[in-house]
Parts: sequence; C-alpha cells; structure tokens
Amino acid sequence: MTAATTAGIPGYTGDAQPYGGGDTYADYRAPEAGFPFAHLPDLADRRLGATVIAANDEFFAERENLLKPGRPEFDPTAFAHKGKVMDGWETRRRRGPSAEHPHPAPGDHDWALVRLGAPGVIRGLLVDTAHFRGNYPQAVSVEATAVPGTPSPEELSAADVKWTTLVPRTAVGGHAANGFAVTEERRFTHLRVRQFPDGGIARLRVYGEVVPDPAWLTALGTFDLLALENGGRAEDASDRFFSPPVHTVLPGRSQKMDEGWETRRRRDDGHDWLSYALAAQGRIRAVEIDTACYKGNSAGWASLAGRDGGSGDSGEWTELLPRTRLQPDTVHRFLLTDAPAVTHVRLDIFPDGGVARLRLHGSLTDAGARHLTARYAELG
Ligand SMILES: NC(=O)NC(NC(N)=O)C(=O)[O-]
Repeated sequence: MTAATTAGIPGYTGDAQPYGGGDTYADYRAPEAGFPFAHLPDLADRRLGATVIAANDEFFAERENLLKPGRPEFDPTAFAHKGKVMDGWETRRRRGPSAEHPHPAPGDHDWALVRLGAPGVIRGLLVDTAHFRGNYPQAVSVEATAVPGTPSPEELSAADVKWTTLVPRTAVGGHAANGFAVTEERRFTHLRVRQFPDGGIARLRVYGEVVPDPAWLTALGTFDLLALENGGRAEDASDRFFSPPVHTVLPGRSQKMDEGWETRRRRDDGHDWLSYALAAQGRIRAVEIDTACYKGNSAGWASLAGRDGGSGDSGEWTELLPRTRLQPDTVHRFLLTDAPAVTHVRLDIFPDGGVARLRLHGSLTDAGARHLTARYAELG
C-alpha cells in the first residue's frame, strides 16, 4: 500500500510479493520523481568514514550492510548456515515469553547505532527495504544526537545522551524505498535506527549538509577548502551522465573511473562545468586537478574562476587559473599567488570528459572563520 506522507513523499506499507523470478527490482516501490533531498551528500557515506558501530542483533545479515555503497542485490539461490543470504541488516524473529503469549510485546524492537562520516544537518533519510519482502520491519524510527569526540556504543546508550526524534515510529513497506523528510535544523553526529519488532533493512542513506567543526579547521590553518568533509559542496554541473560531481570533493583518490566526475561526449561546440561552494570564504594558494583513471576521456583543458559572496548569477567571476592543458590519469598541481577571497568557484572543462578530484588548498579568511563559528553555534 502507499499512503501520502509529509513533503509529498509517498509512505509505503505492507508486504511485497514473494520473489517470483526475473528482474529482482521489477516490483520495487519507489517514488518516480525520486526524493527532494537525494541530490545532497550522504552523511553516512562510508567514504566519509561513517560506520554502524553497534546493533543488538544481526543474526541473518550484518549491520554493516546498511551503509554499503551501491544498490542492494538479491540472489534467490544464496543460502548459508543461518538462512537466506540477504544484502542488508537483518535480525532474528522475536518471540513472546510463552506459549500463551508467543508474540513480541508492542515495544519490542531491534536497534543499530550509526556514526555519521561527516557531522551535519540532516535533510532526508532513506530506509531502503529492498528485497526484504516478507521480513522487513513492521515499523521503524530514527533518532539523532550530537556527541563530540568518538563515543563508544555504551557511552551513546547512556541515560544522559539526548536523542532527537527525526522519524517517529512509522510503518514501512517491504521491498520499498521508504523516504522521510527531516526538518530539524541541528548538527548531528550519530543516529539510532530502531526496527519494530524485528526484520531487515537493506540500506540507510542520510542526506544532508556537512557542518564542520570550525575549531578543527582553524587549527589546521591550511586545508582543502572544497573537501566535502570540510564543508565544501558541489552545487551544480552542466552534466552528470556517467558519475556525479560530488565525487570530485570526496576523500582519497579514485581507484576506478566511476569514482570521479565524468560527462557524456559532447557533440556541439560547448563545454562542461561544475560549480562549488567553499567551506566558507577563503583564500586559495594551491590547486590540484586530478584526472585519475581518465585515460582516453580526461578533460582536455580546464580553467578555474572564483567569486565572493554568492552563487547563482550574482557577483563577478575572477579568473584563478587560465585555461590549461590537462594530461590523462594525472595529478596536476598549480600555485596561486594573491588569489582574492572567494566563497564559490567554477571549474570549466573543455570540451568534456572526466575529472576525478579537485582540491583547493588554502585558509579561511577572518570573515569565513566567523561565519563557520556562528553557524556551528547556531546549530547547537
Ligand atoms: N526466508 C527468509 O528470509 N527467512 C528468514 N530470513 C533469512 N534471511 O533467512 C526470516 O525469518 O525472515
């Protein structure tokens, strides 16, 4: 069944049909228009260092599957000692206390604790029950908290930890993309996911905006002003055909071609581009343009421009790096002298192709540091 929920996001409930062969996603329930928050980074991305630090039960399938990249898969022939092999987090069936009371109590549930890879403001959640057709949870809830440092599961479970409810106990559907809009304007570090009374969830995605710790960035002094983990954002692009722009600001280097940003082959006389917001106003001193793994399809040339104060069509673009030849599968390094203070940059590539990473090493201006500090305080 499908019921309308908040923000026009469909709410799914009820079983999916038993798998009857063929395309395992043929009857998967998901909104055709996608989710209004799915363009945002996943704060629970393993590539940012997120992890499922604990769960009370993972009898059929391990909790870590919740954050695996990529789509959950289903092999109808795969069985192991514990039962059906499932690509998700799945707990055993709960039983009541006696023959007279064989069913779980109303409040019985399983839980998992998730540390976000980059703390931030959460705008939306996906509780994906793909392939859990008759063994998905009847309902789920999601809570969030902000605990500094690296708390243990025991510390997170302490009575004095304040949890904020993002999703109250809500019925979900089997083999469905159960999405929830979140309106809590707070910076969070950890989530607690509960499934009532038990069952399986394939993936958890936590879409939002990274809010870095200004004290850490100030202590660093010089850092990558564009890195997602530092609060940088890929805002818009001319093309996302093969892989998304956010890849260019992820940690580490690409190991495969699809781990960067690659546009389709242009058949006109135009060129592709990507626009970004820095963590805050800063001065860039060193630029890295990495075309790792793009050997026959690297961007041919690239230029970089910056503006101060606002994205969109306001403000003047200032050239930071003129149009420069790029080599395939190469880290290019450029030093900038006396670059102006900017809040946004634009990477233009000619005519098309791939860029794996863009790194903009520099420092926050005083105004940039003040902006970050104020936002950090405002978000509690
Ligand atoms: N057919 C099943 O999937 N059974 C059980 N689950 C697994 N993974 O075996 C269960 O109890 O939900």
